[in-house]
Amino acid sequence: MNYQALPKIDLHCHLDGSVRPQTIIELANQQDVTIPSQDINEISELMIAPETCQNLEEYLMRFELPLSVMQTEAGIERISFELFEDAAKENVKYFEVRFGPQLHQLQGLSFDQIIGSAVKGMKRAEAMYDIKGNYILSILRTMDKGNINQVIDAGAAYLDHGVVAFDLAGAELPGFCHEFIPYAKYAIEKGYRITIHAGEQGVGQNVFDAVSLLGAERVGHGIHIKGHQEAYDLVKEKSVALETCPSSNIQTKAVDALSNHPIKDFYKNGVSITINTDNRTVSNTTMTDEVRKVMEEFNLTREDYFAIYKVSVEQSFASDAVKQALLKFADWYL
Ligand SMILES: O=c1[nH]cnc2c1ncn2[C@H]1C[C@H](O)[C@@H](CO)O1
Ligand SMILES: [Zn+2]
Repeated sequence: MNYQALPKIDLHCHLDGSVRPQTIIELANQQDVTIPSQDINEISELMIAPETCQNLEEYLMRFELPLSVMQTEAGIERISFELFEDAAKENVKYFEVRFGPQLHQLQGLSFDQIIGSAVKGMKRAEAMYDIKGNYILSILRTMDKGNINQVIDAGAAYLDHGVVAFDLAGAELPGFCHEFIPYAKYAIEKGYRITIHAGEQGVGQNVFDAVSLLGAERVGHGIHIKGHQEAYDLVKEKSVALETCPSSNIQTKAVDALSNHPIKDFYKNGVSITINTDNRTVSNTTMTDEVRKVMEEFNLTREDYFAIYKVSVEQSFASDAVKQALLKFADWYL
Protein backbone atom coordinates (compact mmCIF):
# COMPACT_ATOMS: atom_id res chain seq x y z
CA MET A 1 0.00 0.00 0.00
CA ASN A 2 1.18 3.52 -0.75
CA TYR A 3 0.95 5.00 2.76
CA GLN A 4 2.35 8.33 1.63
CA ALA A 5 -0.54 8.80 -0.82
CA LEU A 6 -3.30 7.95 1.65
CA PRO A 7 -5.23 10.98 2.90
CA LYS A 8 -4.41 11.31 6.60
CA ILE A 9 -5.58 13.15 9.70
CA ASP A 10 -3.34 13.92 12.67
CA LEU A 11 -5.17 15.10 15.79
CA HIS A 12 -2.32 14.91 18.28
CA CYS A 13 0.97 16.59 17.44
CA HIS A 14 3.07 18.98 19.54
CA LEU A 15 4.58 21.99 17.79
CA ASP A 16 7.69 22.10 20.01
CA GLY A 17 8.31 18.37 19.55
CA SER A 18 8.13 18.65 15.77
CA VAL A 19 10.75 21.25 14.80
CA ARG A 20 13.10 20.59 11.87
CA PRO A 21 16.67 20.23 13.24
CA GLN A 22 18.03 22.50 10.47
CA THR A 23 15.59 25.20 11.54
CA ILE A 24 16.92 25.04 15.11
CA ILE A 25 20.41 25.80 13.82
CA GLU A 26 19.27 28.64 11.56
CA LEU A 27 17.02 30.27 14.16
CA ALA A 28 19.66 29.95 16.89
CA ASN A 29 22.14 31.81 14.67
CA GLN A 30 19.60 34.51 13.77
CA GLN A 31 18.53 34.95 17.38
CA ASP A 32 22.01 34.70 18.98
CA VAL A 33 20.93 31.69 20.99
CA THR A 34 23.77 29.38 22.02
CA ILE A 35 23.21 25.77 21.01
CA PRO A 36 25.48 22.79 21.71
CA SER A 37 26.48 22.19 18.07
CA GLN A 38 26.14 23.52 14.51
CA ASP A 39 26.16 19.99 13.15
CA ILE A 40 22.76 18.82 11.91
CA ASN A 41 23.42 15.21 12.93
CA GLU A 42 24.41 16.18 16.46
CA ILE A 43 21.40 18.48 16.81
CA SER A 44 19.11 15.74 15.50
CA GLU A 45 20.57 13.31 18.00
CA LEU A 46 19.90 15.72 20.86
CA MET A 47 16.31 16.19 19.74
CA ILE A 48 15.26 12.59 19.15
CA ALA A 49 14.34 10.63 22.26
CA PRO A 50 16.20 7.31 22.37
CA GLU A 51 14.56 3.89 22.59
CA THR A 52 16.33 3.61 25.93
CA CYS A 53 14.23 6.37 27.49
CA GLN A 54 13.11 5.23 30.92
CA ASN A 55 9.82 7.11 31.05
CA LEU A 56 7.80 10.16 30.00
CA GLU A 57 9.91 12.50 32.16
CA GLU A 58 13.08 11.58 30.28
CA TYR A 59 11.24 11.97 26.95
CA LEU A 60 10.11 15.45 27.97
CA MET A 61 13.73 16.59 28.43
CA ARG A 62 14.05 16.69 24.62
CA PHE A 63 11.93 19.84 24.38
CA GLU A 64 14.43 22.27 25.90
CA LEU A 65 16.46 22.82 22.74
CA PRO A 66 13.53 23.56 20.39
CA LEU A 67 11.91 25.80 23.00
CA SER A 68 15.10 27.89 23.16
CA VAL A 69 14.43 29.18 19.61
CA MET A 70 10.65 29.49 20.03
CA GLN A 71 10.70 32.68 22.09
CA THR A 72 10.15 35.17 19.23
CA GLU A 73 7.14 35.76 17.00
CA ALA A 74 9.16 35.07 13.84
CA GLY A 75 10.55 31.83 15.27
CA ILE A 76 7.13 30.51 16.27
CA GLU A 77 5.55 31.57 12.95
CA ARG A 78 8.25 29.83 10.91
CA ILE A 79 8.13 26.62 12.91
CA SER A 80 4.35 26.52 12.68
CA PHE A 81 4.47 27.08 8.90
CA GLU A 82 7.10 24.38 8.41
CA LEU A 83 5.23 21.80 10.44
CA PHE A 84 2.06 22.30 8.40
CA GLU A 85 4.15 22.24 5.23
CA ASP A 86 5.78 18.94 6.20
CA ALA A 87 2.39 17.43 7.03
CA ALA A 88 0.79 18.67 3.79
CA LYS A 89 3.60 17.08 1.78
CA GLU A 90 2.73 13.66 3.19
CA ASN A 91 -0.98 14.11 2.49
CA VAL A 92 -2.17 15.04 5.94
CA LYS A 93 -5.43 16.77 5.01
CA TYR A 94 -6.41 17.96 8.47
CA PHE A 95 -3.99 18.68 11.30
CA GLU A 96 -4.57 19.69 14.92
CA VAL A 97 -1.36 20.94 16.46
CA ARG A 98 -0.90 21.75 20.13
CA PHE A 99 1.64 23.66 22.18
CA GLY A 100 2.00 25.28 25.59
CA PRO A 101 1.89 29.10 25.39
CA GLN A 102 3.33 29.24 28.94
CA LEU A 103 6.61 27.84 27.56
CA HIS A 104 7.19 30.70 25.11
CA GLN A 105 7.36 33.69 27.45
CA LEU A 106 11.10 33.67 28.22
CA GLN A 107 11.75 36.79 26.14
CA GLY A 108 8.62 38.62 27.20
CA LEU A 109 6.14 37.71 24.47
CA SER A 110 2.49 38.10 25.45
CA PHE A 111 0.10 35.16 25.13
CA ASP A 112 -1.60 37.00 22.28
CA GLN A 113 1.71 37.32 20.39
CA ILE A 114 2.55 33.66 21.02
CA ILE A 115 -0.81 32.23 19.94
CA GLY A 116 -1.15 34.73 17.09
CA SER A 117 2.26 33.75 15.66
CA ALA A 118 1.43 30.03 15.68
CA VAL A 119 -1.92 30.70 13.98
CA LYS A 120 -0.25 33.00 11.42
CA GLY A 121 2.24 30.29 10.40
CA MET A 122 -0.58 27.76 10.05
CA LYS A 123 -2.65 30.14 7.89
CA ARG A 124 0.34 30.78 5.61
CA ALA A 125 0.67 27.04 5.02
CA GLU A 126 -3.10 26.61 4.53
CA ALA A 127 -2.95 29.22 1.77
CA MET A 128 -0.16 27.35 -0.03
CA TYR A 129 -1.08 23.70 0.47
CA ASP A 130 -4.07 21.38 0.51
CA ILE A 131 -4.26 21.19 4.30
CA LYS A 132 -6.55 22.59 6.97
CA GLY A 133 -5.68 22.94 10.61
CA ASN A 134 -6.43 24.17 14.07
CA TYR A 135 -4.49 24.80 17.25
CA ILE A 136 -5.01 23.26 20.68
CA LEU A 137 -3.63 25.16 23.68
CA SER A 138 -1.85 22.89 26.16
CA ILE A 139 -1.47 23.88 29.79
CA LEU A 140 1.56 22.29 31.45
CA ARG A 141 0.36 20.37 34.50
CA THR A 142 3.58 20.99 36.39
CA MET A 143 3.75 24.76 35.90
CA ASP A 144 2.37 27.54 38.08
CA LYS A 145 -1.38 27.76 37.70
CA GLY A 146 -1.51 31.54 38.16
CA ASN A 147 -1.67 32.38 34.46
CA ILE A 148 -3.88 29.58 33.10
CA ASN A 149 -6.95 31.80 32.75
CA GLN A 150 -4.82 34.38 30.92
CA VAL A 151 -3.89 31.73 28.35
CA ILE A 152 -7.57 30.81 28.01
CA ASP A 153 -8.56 34.46 27.62
CA ALA A 154 -5.88 35.19 25.01
CA GLY A 155 -6.75 32.07 23.02
CA ALA A 156 -10.47 32.83 23.15
CA ALA A 157 -9.92 35.69 20.66
CA TYR A 158 -8.80 33.04 18.14
CA LEU A 159 -11.66 30.59 18.65
CA ASP A 160 -13.13 29.75 15.24
CA HIS A 161 -10.08 31.50 13.74
CA GLY A 162 -7.42 28.85 14.29
CA VAL A 163 -7.79 27.82 17.93
CA VAL A 164 -10.28 25.14 18.98
CA ALA A 165 -9.38 23.35 22.15
CA PHE A 166 -7.85 23.21 25.61
CA ASP A 167 -5.48 20.43 26.75
CA LEU A 168 -3.41 19.45 29.78
CA ALA A 169 0.07 18.06 29.06
CA GLY A 170 3.40 17.26 30.74
CA ALA A 171 4.25 14.68 33.37
CA GLU A 172 1.18 12.72 34.53
CA LEU A 173 0.56 12.19 38.23
CA PRO A 174 -2.30 10.08 39.62
CA GLY A 175 -5.33 12.22 40.43
CA PHE A 176 -4.12 15.35 38.61
CA CYS A 177 -7.56 16.18 37.18
CA HIS A 178 -9.02 17.33 40.49
CA GLU A 179 -6.76 20.40 40.53
CA PHE A 180 -7.86 21.55 37.08
CA ILE A 181 -11.66 21.46 37.34
CA PRO A 182 -12.16 25.26 37.49
CA TYR A 183 -9.82 25.85 34.51
CA ALA A 184 -11.51 23.28 32.28
CA LYS A 185 -14.88 24.71 33.27
CA TYR A 186 -13.70 28.22 32.39
CA ALA A 187 -12.38 27.02 29.03
CA ILE A 188 -15.70 25.32 28.21
CA GLU A 189 -17.60 28.49 29.14
CA LYS A 190 -15.40 30.44 26.73
CA GLY A 191 -16.17 28.01 23.91
CA TYR A 192 -13.17 25.65 23.89
CA ARG A 193 -13.44 21.95 23.13
CA ILE A 194 -11.57 19.69 25.58
CA THR A 195 -8.94 17.02 25.08
CA ILE A 196 -6.70 15.91 27.96
CA HIS A 197 -3.47 13.85 28.06
CA ALA A 198 -4.39 10.99 30.41
CA GLY A 199 -3.77 7.28 30.86
CA GLU A 200 -0.35 7.56 29.25
CA GLN A 201 1.71 6.63 32.30
CA GLY A 202 -0.21 3.78 33.86
CA VAL A 203 -3.23 5.45 35.45
CA GLY A 204 -6.59 4.48 33.95
CA GLN A 205 -8.38 6.41 36.70
CA ASN A 206 -7.00 9.63 35.17
CA VAL A 207 -8.93 8.90 31.98
CA PHE A 208 -12.12 8.37 33.96
CA ASP A 209 -11.48 11.68 35.76
CA ALA A 210 -10.59 13.57 32.56
CA VAL A 211 -13.95 12.62 31.07
CA SER A 212 -16.14 12.86 34.17
CA LEU A 213 -14.51 15.84 35.93
CA LEU A 214 -13.00 17.90 33.09
CA GLY A 215 -15.43 17.16 30.26
CA ALA A 216 -12.81 15.64 27.93
CA GLU A 217 -14.31 14.74 24.56
CA ARG A 218 -11.04 13.15 23.48
CA VAL A 219 -8.12 11.78 25.48
CA GLY A 220 -4.44 12.00 24.58
CA HIS A 221 -3.11 8.40 24.57
CA GLY A 222 -5.56 6.88 27.07
CA ILE A 223 -4.00 3.47 26.64
CA HIS A 224 -4.25 2.56 30.31
CA ILE A 225 -8.01 2.26 30.18
CA LYS A 226 -6.84 -1.28 29.54
CA GLY A 227 -7.02 -2.76 33.02
CA HIS A 228 -9.43 -0.11 34.36
CA GLN A 229 -12.94 -1.31 33.59
CA GLU A 230 -14.79 1.84 34.64
CA ALA A 231 -12.62 4.06 32.49
CA TYR A 232 -12.94 1.64 29.58
CA ASP A 233 -16.73 1.52 29.87
CA LEU A 234 -17.04 5.30 30.18
CA VAL A 235 -14.84 5.94 27.13
CA LYS A 236 -16.88 3.46 25.12
CA GLU A 237 -20.28 4.63 26.32
CA LYS A 238 -19.51 8.29 25.61
CA SER A 239 -17.58 7.61 22.38
CA VAL A 240 -14.56 9.46 23.72
CA ALA A 241 -11.81 9.16 21.10
CA LEU A 242 -8.36 8.01 22.14
CA GLU A 243 -5.58 9.89 20.36
CA THR A 244 -3.07 7.05 20.21
CA CYS A 245 0.55 7.78 19.30
CA PRO A 246 2.24 4.39 18.89
CA SER A 247 5.92 5.37 18.46
CA SER A 248 5.78 7.84 21.34
CA ASN A 249 4.11 5.23 23.56
CA ILE A 250 7.03 2.86 23.02
CA GLN A 251 9.66 5.53 23.74
CA THR A 252 7.97 6.61 26.98
CA LYS A 253 7.52 2.95 28.00
CA ALA A 254 3.76 3.36 28.10
CA VAL A 255 3.88 0.03 26.22
CA ASP A 256 6.91 -2.23 25.86
CA ALA A 257 6.48 -3.08 22.16
CA LEU A 258 4.20 -2.18 19.30
CA SER A 259 2.88 -5.75 19.24
CA ASN A 260 1.58 -5.20 22.78
CA HIS A 261 -0.10 -1.88 22.00
CA PRO A 262 -3.82 -2.19 22.76
CA ILE A 263 -4.84 -0.16 19.69
CA LYS A 264 -6.14 -3.14 17.72
CA ASP A 265 -8.09 -4.59 20.65
CA PHE A 266 -9.63 -1.18 21.24
CA TYR A 267 -10.55 -0.89 17.57
CA LYS A 268 -12.07 -4.38 17.40
CA ASN A 269 -14.03 -3.77 20.60
CA GLY A 270 -15.61 -0.56 19.37
CA VAL A 271 -13.51 1.98 21.27
CA SER A 272 -13.01 5.10 19.11
CA ILE A 273 -9.33 5.23 18.25
CA THR A 274 -7.31 7.59 16.08
CA ILE A 275 -3.67 7.30 14.93
CA ASN A 276 -1.38 10.30 15.50
CA THR A 277 2.28 11.36 15.68
CA ASP A 278 2.64 13.12 19.09
CA ASN A 279 6.09 14.57 18.31
CA ARG A 280 7.49 14.28 14.82
CA THR A 281 11.08 15.13 15.73
CA VAL A 282 11.29 13.78 19.29
CA SER A 283 9.69 10.51 18.17
CA ASN A 284 11.44 10.62 14.78
CA THR A 285 8.23 9.91 12.93
CA THR A 286 5.59 11.07 10.43
CA MET A 287 1.92 10.21 9.92
CA THR A 288 2.99 7.99 7.03
CA ASP A 289 5.24 6.02 9.42
CA GLU A 290 2.62 5.75 12.16
CA VAL A 291 -0.05 4.52 9.76
CA ARG A 292 2.35 2.05 8.15
CA LYS A 293 3.51 0.67 11.50
CA VAL A 294 0.00 0.15 12.84
CA MET A 295 -1.40 -1.34 9.64
CA GLU A 296 1.49 -3.74 9.12
CA GLU A 297 1.81 -4.82 12.76
CA PHE A 298 -1.91 -5.53 13.13
CA ASN A 299 -2.74 -6.60 9.56
CA LEU A 300 -5.30 -3.88 9.07
CA THR A 301 -7.04 -3.59 5.71
CA ARG A 302 -7.76 -0.53 3.61
CA GLU A 303 -11.33 -0.65 4.92
CA ASP A 304 -10.03 -0.69 8.50
CA TYR A 305 -7.85 2.32 7.70
CA PHE A 306 -10.73 4.33 6.36
CA ALA A 307 -12.96 3.34 9.27
CA ILE A 308 -10.29 4.85 11.55
CA TYR A 309 -9.94 7.86 9.22
CA LYS A 310 -13.70 8.48 9.53
CA VAL A 311 -13.49 8.32 13.32
CA SER A 312 -10.75 10.97 13.12
CA VAL A 313 -13.01 13.16 10.98
CA GLU A 314 -15.98 12.79 13.32
CA GLN A 315 -13.89 13.34 16.43
CA SER A 316 -11.91 16.27 15.08
CA PHE A 317 -12.66 19.78 16.26
CA ALA A 318 -13.01 20.97 12.64
CA SER A 319 -16.01 22.89 11.30
CA ASP A 320 -18.79 20.93 9.61
CA ALA A 321 -17.70 22.23 6.21
CA VAL A 322 -14.15 20.93 6.72
CA LYS A 323 -15.49 17.59 7.98
CA GLN A 324 -17.61 17.19 4.85
CA ALA A 325 -14.59 17.87 2.65
CA LEU A 326 -12.50 15.35 4.63
CA LEU A 327 -15.13 12.63 4.25
CA LYS A 328 -15.00 13.09 0.47
CA PHE A 329 -11.32 12.05 0.44
CA ALA A 330 -12.34 8.72 1.96
CA ASP A 331 -15.09 8.22 -0.63
CA TRP A 332 -12.65 8.84 -3.47
CA TYR A 333 -10.23 6.25 -2.14
CA LEU A 334 -12.69 3.49 -1.22
O1 LIG B 1 3.28 12.59 25.12
C1 LIG B 1 3.29 13.60 25.85
N1 LIG B 1 2.72 13.55 27.07
C2 LIG B 1 2.65 14.61 27.90
N2 LIG B 1 3.20 15.79 27.59
C3 LIG B 1 3.82 15.89 26.40
C4 LIG B 1 3.89 14.84 25.49
N3 LIG B 1 4.57 15.26 24.41
C5 LIG B 1 4.89 16.53 24.63
N4 LIG B 1 4.45 16.92 25.84
C6 LIG B 1 4.64 18.22 26.49
C7 LIG B 1 6.03 18.77 26.25
C8 LIG B 1 5.80 20.02 25.46
O2 LIG B 1 6.73 21.04 25.78
C9 LIG B 1 4.39 20.41 25.85
C10 LIG B 1 3.67 21.36 24.93
O3 LIG B 1 3.71 20.96 23.60
O4 LIG B 1 3.72 19.16 25.94
ZN1 LIG C 1 1.10 14.51 23.47
